[in-house]
Amino acid sequence: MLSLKEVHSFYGASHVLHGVDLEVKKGSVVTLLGRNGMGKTTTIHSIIGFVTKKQGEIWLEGENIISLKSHQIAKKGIGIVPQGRRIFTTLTVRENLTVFAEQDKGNWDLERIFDLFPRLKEREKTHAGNLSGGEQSMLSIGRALMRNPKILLLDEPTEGLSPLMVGEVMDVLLKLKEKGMSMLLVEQNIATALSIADDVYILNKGEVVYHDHPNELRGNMDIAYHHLAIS
Ligand SMILES: Nc1ncnc2c1ncn2[C@@H]1O[C@H](COP(=O)(O)OP(=O)(O)OP(=O)(O)O)[C@@H](O)[C@H]1O
Repeated sequence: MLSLKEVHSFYGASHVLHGVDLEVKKGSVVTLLGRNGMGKTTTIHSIIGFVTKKQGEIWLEGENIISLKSHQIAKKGIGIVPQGRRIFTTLTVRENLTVFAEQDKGNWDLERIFDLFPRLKEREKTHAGNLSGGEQSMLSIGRALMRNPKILLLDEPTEGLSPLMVGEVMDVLLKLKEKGMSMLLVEQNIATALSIADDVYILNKGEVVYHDHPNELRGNMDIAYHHLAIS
């Protein structure tokens, strides 16, 4: 579905990604772990074209999209749930979901979104700025789905949420996985990442320093300790 080959990314003279290789197979969930500032968001932003100075190859369903502009990439079916949610706080839940929707393009519509997120249905007419953090995260995921993506890139959707809300958001992501959605999930929390991943990558200073099946990482937590500084 999506693969990065030897991707280097730069902010001006600052060389941030150093030859990242990463693959998301169709219908699989890949989690990208790493401490703050290691290049996770830069990886996502390189895929969607927000970072323009880059080298290497980024393949989406057989097409190298690395030279395309962000608006062209968006049309190729990559959905983004950005860090910090970036919902429109002055619009209602319904307006957030419908404002950029591409309902003619596929299966997702308001009814299906509200089936997946009954909380959003209950708060349909509420201004998004009045939602809880967990509800805002759900809204950000719902908004991305309304564009009927082939693959979802999620940048720390559970950041700052209570454990209860983390569980609710992860339940939704597991349901999406069951429906066959391909996902690249950036996470800081290793337990959350391992609960859904088919494949785990760890980034350190813009390089992939670990890639394996989550069970291997579970059985080798000193690697996690070394690269993620957890105890
Ligand atoms: N717009 C920018 N201009 C210059 N440097 C940047 C920019 N955005 C990020 N960086 C730098 O690039 C490096 C990687 O940052 P990035 O945001 O990708 O890390 P991250 O792993 O997503 O961290 P976090 O979890 O804190 O978001 C950091 O050193 C950061 O300071």
